[in-house]
Amino acid sequence: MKGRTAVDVGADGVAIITINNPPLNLLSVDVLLSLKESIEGTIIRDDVRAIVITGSKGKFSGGFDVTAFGGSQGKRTRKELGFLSIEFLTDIFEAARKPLVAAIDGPAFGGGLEIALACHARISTSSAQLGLPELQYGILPGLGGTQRLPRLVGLPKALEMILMSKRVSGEEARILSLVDVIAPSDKLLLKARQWALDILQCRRPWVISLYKTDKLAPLGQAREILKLARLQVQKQNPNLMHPLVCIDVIEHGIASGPRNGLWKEAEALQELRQSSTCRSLIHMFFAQTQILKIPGITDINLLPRKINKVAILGGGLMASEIATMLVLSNYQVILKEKDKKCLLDGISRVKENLQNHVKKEKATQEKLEKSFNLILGVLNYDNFKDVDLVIEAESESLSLTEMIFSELEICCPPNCIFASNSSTLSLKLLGERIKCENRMAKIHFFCPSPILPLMEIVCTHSSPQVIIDLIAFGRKMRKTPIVVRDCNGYAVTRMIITYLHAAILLAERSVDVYQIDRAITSFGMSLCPFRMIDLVGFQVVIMLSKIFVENFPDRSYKPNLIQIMQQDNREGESNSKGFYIYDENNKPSMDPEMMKYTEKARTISDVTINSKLTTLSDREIAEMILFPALNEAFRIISEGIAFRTSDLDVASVKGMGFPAYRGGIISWSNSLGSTYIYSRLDKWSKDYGEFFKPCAYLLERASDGTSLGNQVERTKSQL
Ligand SMILES: C[C@H](O)CC(=O)SCCNC(=O)CCNC(=O)[C@H](O)C(C)(C)COP(=O)(O)OP(=O)(O)OC[C@H]1O[C@@H](n2cnc3c(N)ncnc32)[C@H](O)[C@@H]1OP(=O)(O)O
Repeated sequence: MKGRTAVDVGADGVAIITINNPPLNLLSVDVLLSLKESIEGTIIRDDVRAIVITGSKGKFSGGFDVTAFGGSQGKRTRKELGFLSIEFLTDIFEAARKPLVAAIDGPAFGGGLEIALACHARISTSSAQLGLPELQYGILPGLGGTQRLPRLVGLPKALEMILMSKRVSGEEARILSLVDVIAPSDKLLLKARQWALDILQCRRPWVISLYKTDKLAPLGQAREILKLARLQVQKQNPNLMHPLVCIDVIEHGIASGPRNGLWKEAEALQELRQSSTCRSLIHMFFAQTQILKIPGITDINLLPRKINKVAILGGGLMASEIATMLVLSNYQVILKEKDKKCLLDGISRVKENLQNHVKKEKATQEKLEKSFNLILGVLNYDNFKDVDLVIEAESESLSLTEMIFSELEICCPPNCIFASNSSTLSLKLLGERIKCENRMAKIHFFCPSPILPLMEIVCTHSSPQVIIDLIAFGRKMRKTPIVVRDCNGYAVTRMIITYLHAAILLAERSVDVYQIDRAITSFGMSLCPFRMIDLVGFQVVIMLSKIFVENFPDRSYKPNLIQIMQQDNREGESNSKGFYIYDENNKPSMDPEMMKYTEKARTISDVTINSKLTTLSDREIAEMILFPALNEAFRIISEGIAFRTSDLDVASVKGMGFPAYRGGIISWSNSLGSTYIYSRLDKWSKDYGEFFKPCAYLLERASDGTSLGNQVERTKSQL
C-alpha cells in the first residue's frame, strides 16, 4: 500500500504500525490521517496490548513532503491549525492508554522525528539519522518538536539541533537521551516490541515527553539561554525572522505551559509556510537535488567507480589547497613538483593548511597527523601506476600541458581520469591533440572552500562515466558539484568576476569600499566583494580578470585598483594587507589608507567623483553590483553552458555566497522582474559604460515580460 500505514498484530499482542510511503516514507495529511486511523483502531482492539511505530524498508520517515510548504494557502481556523499536532498527536496518540514505542532506522527527520518524540519510548539503530531540519525551509518544527525536544534533551542541545538543523546519529541520540536504547537493524522490532511490553508491565517508565520537566532549566535561566540564542541568530543572519519566531515559540511553551506552546507553534507554522523565505528555501532544496541530474549522463544507470588515489601536479597555492581538502577527506594524495624546493614548499603549505584547521578547531591534532600521512611528495611519475585521478594544477601553457598529458597517458592506468584546474586552457584544443580526451575534464574548486563549497565540473569530450565519477568524488569531499558545458574559463567564475569588477568599478568611481561591503553584507551575501578579493588573493583575481578581459573585451571592465594596491605590496589576507588590514588572528579592520588608492585609480582612469554615486542607498549599491553578475548569468544560460537555470541558483549560493533565503540569483531576479532589471542596467550602461549593457536574453524577456528562470517543478501535495 502506498502513502498509507499498515497494521500487523502479533501473537504477543503488540501491533506494528508501519508508515509506508516509499522511498522515504514522507508524510502528508493523507499519511497522517491513515496513521490516526490505525492508532485509533489498535487502541480499541482488545487483542492489542501495546503499539510499535516504524517505517517500511528501514526508513522511519524523511518528514513532511516539503512541497506542502511555501504556497499561499488561505487562513485556517484555530481548530484546523491544531488538528494534527494537538487533537491527534497529543490528545489521541501521546495520551493513548497503551504504550507506544518508535522503532527507528534510517532517517527520522522533521515530522517523522516529531511522531517519534510523541511516543513513550524510542529504540533506534546506531546509524539512524535524527533531526529537525525545518528551519532550513524557513518554517519551524510544526508537530510539537519545539516543545518536546527541549523537554527530552534539555534546552541548549535542543536549540543547537533546531536552530542549526543539526542531524544526529542514533548513537549520539542515545547519549542525549533522545532515544532510550540502541538495537541492531535485524533486532530493532524485536527490541521495540519487548520494550513496549515492559512499559505495560511497569518494568520501564511510561514517559510523556510533553510533560517532562527534569531536563528544563528554571524559567529565569531558560530565558537567559534563549536571549543568548536570539543574539547569535541575529548576528549570523539579521535578515531572517523565522529563527526568532521559533525561539519565541519555545519560550512561550516554557513560560506558559507546553500546550500553549503547541498552539503558538501551530499558528507560527501557518504564518511561516506562506513566506517568501520559505518559498525560496524550498526552491533551493529542490534545485540542489536537480543539480545532480544531468540528461544523458546520470540517467543511464552508470555507477561511480571508486577513486582511492589522486595525484596533483603542482605544489602552488591552489594545488596545496586541493591536496589539503583531499587528505582531509581521506584520499591518498601524490603531490608532484618539478624540483625539490617547490616540492618542499608545496608540502609545507599543506601542513600549514592542516595546522590552520586544528587552530580553528575544525580538526584534531590526531586527524592532522593522519591526514598528513596520506600525502606523498614526488619528483617523477614512478608512483602513478595505480592513480585513479590526476589533477593538473600548475600549467597555464597549452604546449606544456600537452606534453604533461602525453606523459601521463604512458604512466597512468588506462582508466585514470585526467582533470585540469586551469582557468585559461581550452581542454577542447588539448583534447584534439592527445588521445585521452574522453577521460579528461576540467574541475574547479572555489575559494575559500569552507565558505564556498561548490565544485564546478566542465564537460569537454568527457565520457559520462568520467562525469559520474567526478560527481561522486566531489560529494565525498562534501562539495556541491555543478556540471556545465565547456566554455572559456569557468562558468561560475564569470559571474564572480563580474560581481567583483562591479564593486571595483563603483569604488573607483566614488563609492567607499567599506560602504560597498556593508551594503552587500546587509543584502545577505556571506562574502562581500572586497573581503572576497582579500581571501582569494590579489594575484588570483588579477589573473582571472586578465582572462575575462581577453575573452570578453566588449563588456569587461579593466580594474586598476587591485594592480595599484598590489604594486604597494598588498596581496590580501595572505600577507595581512589587502582592502583590509589583518591582525595576528586574521581579524580584519578598515584601513584609512584606502582613500589614497581609490584616488590614484580615479586619476589613472581619468574619472572624477560622481555625486550621484556618493549618495546611493544600500539597495542601489547591491543592485549595481549584483545586476551585472545576473546579466552574466543570463549569458551563461543563453549560451547553453548551464544545464538548467536553477543550477545557477545553487552555484550563486554555494560559489558566491548569495543568500539561500532569496532563492539564488536567478530566482531572486524573478521576484524583481525582467523589465525592472533591464531598465536599471540599460540606464547604467548609458551613464557608466558597456560593462552594464543588458544582454540579448534579458532584452528579449523584458520585451515580452516572460520569466527569467524556472522554479523547480514539483507536484503540489496538500497539508
Ligand atoms: C511539520 C514538520 O515539522 C515539517 C517537516 O517535516 S519538514 C521536512 C523535514 N525533512 C527533511 O528535511 C528531509 C530532507 N531530505 C533529506 O535530507 C534526504 O532526502 C534524506 C536524507 C531523507 C534521504 O537522502 P537520499 O536517500 O540521498 O535521497 P534524496 O535523493 O535526497 O531524496 C530522494 C527524493 O526525495 C525527495 N525528497 C527528500 N526529502 C523530501 C521532503 N522532505 N519533501 C519532498 N521531497 C523530498 C528528493 O528531492 C528526491 O527527489 P527526486 O527523486 O525527484 O530527486
